[in-house]
Amino acid sequence: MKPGKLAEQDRGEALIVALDFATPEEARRMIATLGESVSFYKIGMELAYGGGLPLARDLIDAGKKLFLDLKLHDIPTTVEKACANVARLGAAFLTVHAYPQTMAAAVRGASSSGLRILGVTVMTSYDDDDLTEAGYAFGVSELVALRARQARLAGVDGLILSARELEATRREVGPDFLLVTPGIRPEGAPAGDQKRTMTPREAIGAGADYLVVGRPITGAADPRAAAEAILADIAAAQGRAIVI
Ligand SMILES: O=c1ccn([C@@H]2O[C@H](COP(=O)(O)O)[C@@H](O)[C@H]2O)c(=O)[nH]1
Repeated sequence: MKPGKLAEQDRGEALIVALDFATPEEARRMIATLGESVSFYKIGMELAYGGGLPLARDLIDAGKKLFLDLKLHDIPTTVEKACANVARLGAAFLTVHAYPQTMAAAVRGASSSGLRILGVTVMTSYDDDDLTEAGYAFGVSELVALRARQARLAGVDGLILSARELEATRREVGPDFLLVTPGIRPEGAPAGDQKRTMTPREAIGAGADYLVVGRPITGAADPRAAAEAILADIAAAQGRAIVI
């Protein structure tokens, strides 16, 4: 059974920390450093291919929520079976690329499990010129809008998009769809390879359900303080007192 979008529950978990590390040992050190301040983690390709998938089970057993950012895209049968296997790991979220066949297959694979499928619309490292170079006839906002419509039809649970497309996308998909935004940069933080960025406060204000943050926390001199500052920004944008 998939949990509903419980605003009260989700608020305290709106920060998802990206564990982009080469080895599980480095990731475990970061989790220990962040301690109780962070309750939701993301394992992406770097850590998964570096032997980090067993960490998924450990995090879930420790009471943390887990997002597997594997960005699946393959023929429908393969995607469906891969999603069924991921569902057995107990992760909360899994990404697939937001192509209609892929999303529909993922929904079938995750059915009758609590795994929520998120479609990746347009990578936050892309701008309009990058899409033109890659052969697309659409700019970012048009392609995100198209994929949002297709995601609704396919029956996925939500989308990965940049915070800049949140307001238009929310109008398209309605209040219950999960909108999850990477490309988050606190004021003054280097953008790195991200091209479509927003601050935590702006992103929550624009309607994000979850913020994915990696380097601004994991690369900070004091990662726990960086995470707590972002949690405070989220709480301020949601108009509630912070409890850490
Ligand atoms: O469009 C996307 C989809 C996924 N990501 C992932 O989010 C984090 C962002 O990390 P930062 O260090 O905060 O830039 C990373 O794991 C990406 O793989 C994304 O950035 N954009």
